[in-house]
Amino acid sequence: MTSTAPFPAAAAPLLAVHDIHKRFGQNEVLKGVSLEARAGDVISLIGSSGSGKSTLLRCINLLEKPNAGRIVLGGEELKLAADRHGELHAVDARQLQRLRTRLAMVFQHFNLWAHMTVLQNIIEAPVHVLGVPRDQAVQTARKYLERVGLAGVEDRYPSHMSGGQQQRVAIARALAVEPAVMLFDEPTSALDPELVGEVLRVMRLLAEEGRTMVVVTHEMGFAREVSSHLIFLHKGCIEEQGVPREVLAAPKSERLAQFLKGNLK
Ligand SMILES: Nc1ncnc2c1ncn2[C@@H]1O[C@H](COP(=O)(O)OP(=O)(O)OP(=O)(O)O)[C@@H](O)[C@H]1O
Repeated sequence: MTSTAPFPAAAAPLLAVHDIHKRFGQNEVLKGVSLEARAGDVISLIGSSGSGKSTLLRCINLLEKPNAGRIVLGGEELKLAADRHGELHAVDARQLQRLRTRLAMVFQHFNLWAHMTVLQNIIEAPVHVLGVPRDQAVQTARKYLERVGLAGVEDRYPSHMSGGQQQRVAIARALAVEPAVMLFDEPTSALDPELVGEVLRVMRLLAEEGRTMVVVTHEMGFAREVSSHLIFLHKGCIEEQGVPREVLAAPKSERLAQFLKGNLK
């Protein structure tokens, strides 16, 4: 009997971002950037200051409104329409909210609510956005606090914790919405050097668990050792990309070579 099953296609991307353009006034910051993340991919975005890395990440979850482009998450395209300024905004508020909870973001400056305890910070979105029963949200919060090495801190306030601990709480908060893809915007840049390692260790653990992550980073060790794909942005364009060890060992682009030597402005 012959099988009618189609030849298995490569796994569809979990996140596909097509041809994103973004300008601030006359400053064209993104000039048509595309990326795809499949389940388990860890993509590191590197590049000089001002190359557009954070803006790209913020366009993916519409914290910044792109001027052009498409965003597809789990096969569902975000419905966008241009406003009178030529910026794309979400047409369907519920779809946008769904996208944002499936794309959890970890920020450089943690963005924890100072007036809430660690536990309240973590259960806020699951309870109030996703409608998860409080008991269940608390259980999930405890599970992820343990995962980031912070069991037992749930009643503390962020201001009483180190930057590394606060960032790990922020990661637990992102995990608590059970996102499809995690976006990290320079998660260690605001930390004292001695606190960077504890956050990178948690991120490595998440990568080993098979989580799908897009990470803006200046940590070249992380980019080389942990990520599965590296993208080098230069002045709003992808200048080079590929398997991190290969790209970093033998950059094809002279600009990437200069960047790696610390000479690219
Ligand atoms: N809200 C904004 N309004 C105006 N210009 C902005 C805004 N956000 C970013 N820019 C500009 O866009 C450019 C890209 O900024 P972006 O923060 O994306 O760069 P980056 O690659 O993440 O840099 P860094 O590594 O320093 O964080 C910069 O010239 C920046 O000044």
